Amino acid sequence: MDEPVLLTGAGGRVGQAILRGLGDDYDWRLLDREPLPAAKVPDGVTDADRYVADITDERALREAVADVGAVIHLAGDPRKTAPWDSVLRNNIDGTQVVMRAAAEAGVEKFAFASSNHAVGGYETEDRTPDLYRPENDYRLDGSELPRPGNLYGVSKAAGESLGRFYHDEFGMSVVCVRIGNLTKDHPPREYERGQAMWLSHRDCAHLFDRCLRADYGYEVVYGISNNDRRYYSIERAREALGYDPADNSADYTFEGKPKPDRDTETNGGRYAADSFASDADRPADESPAEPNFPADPDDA
Ligand SMILES: NC(=O)C1=CN([C@@H]2O[C@H](COP(=O)(O)OP(=O)(O)OC[C@H]3O[C@@H](n4cnc5c(N)ncnc54)[C@H](O)[C@@H]3O)[C@@H](O)[C@H]2O)C=CC1
Ligand SMILES: O=C1O[C@H](COP(=O)(O)O)[C@@H](O)[C@H](O)[C@H]1O
Repeated sequence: MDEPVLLTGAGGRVGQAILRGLGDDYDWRLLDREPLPAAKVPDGVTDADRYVADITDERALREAVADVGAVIHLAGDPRKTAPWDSVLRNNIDGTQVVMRAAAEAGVEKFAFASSNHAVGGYETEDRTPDLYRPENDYRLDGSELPRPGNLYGVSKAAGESLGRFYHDEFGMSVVCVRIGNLTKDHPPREYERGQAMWLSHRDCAHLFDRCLRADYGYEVVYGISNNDRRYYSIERAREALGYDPADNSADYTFEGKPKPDRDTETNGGRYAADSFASDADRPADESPAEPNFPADPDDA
């Protein structure tokens, strides 16, 4: 991808995992409604490439998408408990503004951060907790209808439909990534659901790198590492994108400690970068462990 890549929600957990893995590989444009501290910005990204704007601001988005080759759209309210007014504004209206601006500008590829919560309703009482264990063979593969388990999941299903519409109407390549549970350095501790859908930082960077490099039409894939506990199939991500995850939550104990024999070398060592080239003279890493979204649910 020679043209710039716009990353919305750049200051958040997923955005930072992507930038720490791919910071040197693309000509980035970074958009967030919060100004980005230097520690969150890869070398070479100038002030002119940084946009402080709300994704519902149509004019700002038209400016940000001009001449870009691809968009990775992460900005939104990530809380499964988010109130309707917040997901309506940030996740549905905001996503529509970003997708429309990209499609009308002729952007080639669009990667949308959907969620496991778009299909959380399939985790029925009779299926759980066995569903989250290696011996269970129940699978979701991305071809199933959305079945949200909360209003946040509804907003993600709406984003997937918006992507289908903008693909069909404008020919923009769209991939909806139903991200599982991103955590740094180890899977979610003592949490079976989290370990079934863990996405490591390096697999996250690798997956979105594939979204930028592969050719596709409209896809829905699961964004998880190659976890023994998984009940999401990653075959479509492998076939359509060339995704080849390195990590597996089974390489860690339930408490999150690495097992002695786990494979630490993967992807030829790529994406393992956990810092920007010049981190040595930067403020401490501010990659947030918690959502980078206002804690006050009334602050939509
Ligand atoms: N972290 C995870 O495990 C998962 C994340 N996701 C999705 O991935 C995306 C990123 O999630 P995280 O990085 O974890 O969230 P985060 O809360 O850490 O980061 C979101 C970023 O978007 C920005 N933002 C929020 N609303 C905005 C708006 N209206 N205009 C401009 N910027 C706005 C925030 O300032 C923040 O920097 C979200 O769409 C979330 O729903 C989906 C599944 C799992
Ligand atoms: O969409 C998301 O899902 C993950 C995992 O969900 P959880 O209910 O098992 O925590 C969540 O951690 C993340 O914040 C959210 O954006």
